[in-house]
Order: sequence, then structure tokens, then C-alpha cells
Amino acid sequence: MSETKLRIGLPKGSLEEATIELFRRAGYTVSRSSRGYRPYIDHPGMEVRLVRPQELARYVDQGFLDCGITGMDWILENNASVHVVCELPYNRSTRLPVRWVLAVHESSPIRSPKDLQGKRIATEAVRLVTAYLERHGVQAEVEFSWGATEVKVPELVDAIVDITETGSSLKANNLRVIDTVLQSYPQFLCAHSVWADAERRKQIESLALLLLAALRGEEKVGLKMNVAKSGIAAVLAILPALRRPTVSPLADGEWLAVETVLDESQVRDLIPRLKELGAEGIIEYPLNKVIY
Ligand SMILES: Nc1ncnc2c1ncn2[C@@H]1O[C@H](COP(=O)(O)OP(=O)(O)OP(=O)(O)O)[C@@H](O)[C@H]1O
Ligand SMILES: O=P(O)(O)OC[C@H]1O[C@H](OP(=O)(O)OP(=O)(O)O)[C@H](O)[C@@H]1O
Ligand SMILES: [Mg+2]
Repeated sequence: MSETKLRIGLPKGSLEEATIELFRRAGYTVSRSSRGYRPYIDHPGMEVRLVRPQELARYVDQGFLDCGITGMDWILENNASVHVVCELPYNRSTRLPVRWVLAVHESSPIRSPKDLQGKRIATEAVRLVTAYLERHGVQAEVEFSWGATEVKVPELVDAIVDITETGSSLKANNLRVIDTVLQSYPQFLCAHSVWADAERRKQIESLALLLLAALRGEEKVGLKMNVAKSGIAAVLAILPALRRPTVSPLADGEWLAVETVLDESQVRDLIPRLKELGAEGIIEYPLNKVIY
């Protein structure tokens, strides 16, 4: 093991709970004290810092952190030069990407990006929005917002660009979405110099493997059932698998046990059909990690 510890930056705020839970499922316990920004991690070769997601990519770029997790949105907004190891498809409350949306008050006459000509837009991501307006050939004033952006329309600004995940903040503030500026998932990123170092890179790749395995373990389940030999072809015809289902004989020589791994979302449609096809003793079980 290398002498110096791998310095990992984890995002404070919206992504904090979900990220620490992801690390737990990946096999790493990160424990925080109430105001501590230096949580403990149960691995002797690692240390963790809790950092604002807006700043994390910059600290990795500058070499203060070796690697970390932050949204693609803030990597782009900072124009940070970092190596993206992998995308991690989760967010604060769902598995969907967050969207940075251009939104106006319900009562606004603005209907399309073109209608923003000469208007004022508030956002936390000034660079992203400026680039968006350029792509649409629109000149408008983009002002930086420190947060609580939704409440600024229609009195303070004509439009906002803000993050939405479940849509409840937009709804609560009577906002109408005009367009999506960017979709974003958290990214596992590291410094170019870390990626160039064979030993560090191996550490990073192992961590990425476990984080992805834990995320997949959340969305997949195992399914087992008994099927009479005469019915096996029909069952196999509808059964998804990572590669192919496992089929093994029961002790009676007449029946077969079938085992597979599939998306949890498929199970509710599949189980009634399997039952109709004569499958018995169907059991579903959770998985901690899935590695392709
Ligand atoms: N539901 C969500 N709302 C906001 N951001 C989210 C959500 N889910 C994931 N994220 C991601 O978390 C990061 C949030 O960064 P942001 O700058 O908004 O800080 P924050 O964690 O929301 O802190 P604050 O509460 O001070 O705004 C972004 O990368 C964003 O894509
Ligand atoms: O679509 P939703 O699920 O409602 O989530 C989106 C909301 O969450 C974030 O707010 P945050 O908690 O970061 O507060 P802020 O507005 O002060 O940044 C974001 O800025 C939206 O307001
Ligand atoms: Mg926020």
C-alpha cells in the first residue's frame, strides 16, 4: 500500500446522504460528527473530506484532493480539468438525472428561449446558462443567484435556470418549464496525475468497481423458481438474465430449479406470467453487489 492516503472528496449538501449510503453499500463506512468536515472512513489507505459540490472538481483539478464525487453540472460549470472515472446514476431522491431547467412563472408570456432576448435570468450556474444562450443566439442578462432561486420570478427576474429532480420545488412556486439546459448525474472523478500513477489508478479503479457494483445491486434482484421439465422452454423464453439463467435438476429428476438476475422493475410483470406458465416456489431476493 502507498505511504500517502488517497484523499477523497465527498459532496456536502444535497448528495451527502445518498453518497455516504452508496459508500456503505460499496463496503466503506463513512462516519461524520455533527459539524465535522473530516469524516472517518474505515480504510487505512483513505481519508475523506466533505466539500461543497460546486468546489470539489476545482480542488481535484488543483491537486488538493486525489478524487471525489460531484455532479457533472459543477464539473462543467467550473470548466475543471479532471479525469472522469465513471458516471454514478443516482441523485438525492431518485435514480433519475437532475435537470437544470429554464423556468418562468406560470403567468409569464415567455414560451421559448428566443423570448428571453433582453430579459434577466437568475441562476447558480452562470457559465452553463451563458453558453446555453449563446447556442440559441439570444442576448440576455444572466445574474448569479446564491440559492432559493425559484422565489425570484416574476418579481426580481424574468426567468430562472435551476435544478429539478422530483419537480416539487417548481410546482410549489408555480413555475412553468420552458426547456432543459442540462441533465446531470454524479461523477466519480480524479486528478489527471492520479490517473497517470499506476498504483493510485488501481486504487481508484477498484473503488469505481465497487461503487458501480453497489448501485447495480440496488436496481437488480435475484429470482429463483421450480419448473417442471415440460414447461422449461416457455419459462426460459421470457426470463431475462445477466448472461443466461442457471438451470439445475431437483432431486426428483422431474423438476428443474431456475435461477436468474434481473432488473427489479421487471419483476412485477414477470411473476404473474411465470406462475401462469407453471413455475412454482418462486422467490425473489435482494443483491448487495452486481459486477458485470
Ligand atoms: N434533488 C437535488 N437537488 C439539488 N441538487 C441535487 C439533487 N440531487 C442531486 N443533486 C446534485 O447535487 C449537487 C448539488 O449542488 P448544490 O450546489 O445545489 O449544493 P447543495 O448540495 O444543493 O447545497 P445547498 O443546499 O446549499 O444548495 C449538484 O451536483 C446536483 O446535480
Ligand atoms: O425538484 P426537487 O426535488 O424539488 O429538487 C430541486 C430543488 O432542490 C434544490 O434546492 P436546495 O435544497 O439545494 O436549495 P437551494 O435552492 O437553496 O439551493 C434545487 O435548487 C431545487 O430547489
Ligand atoms: Mg442547492
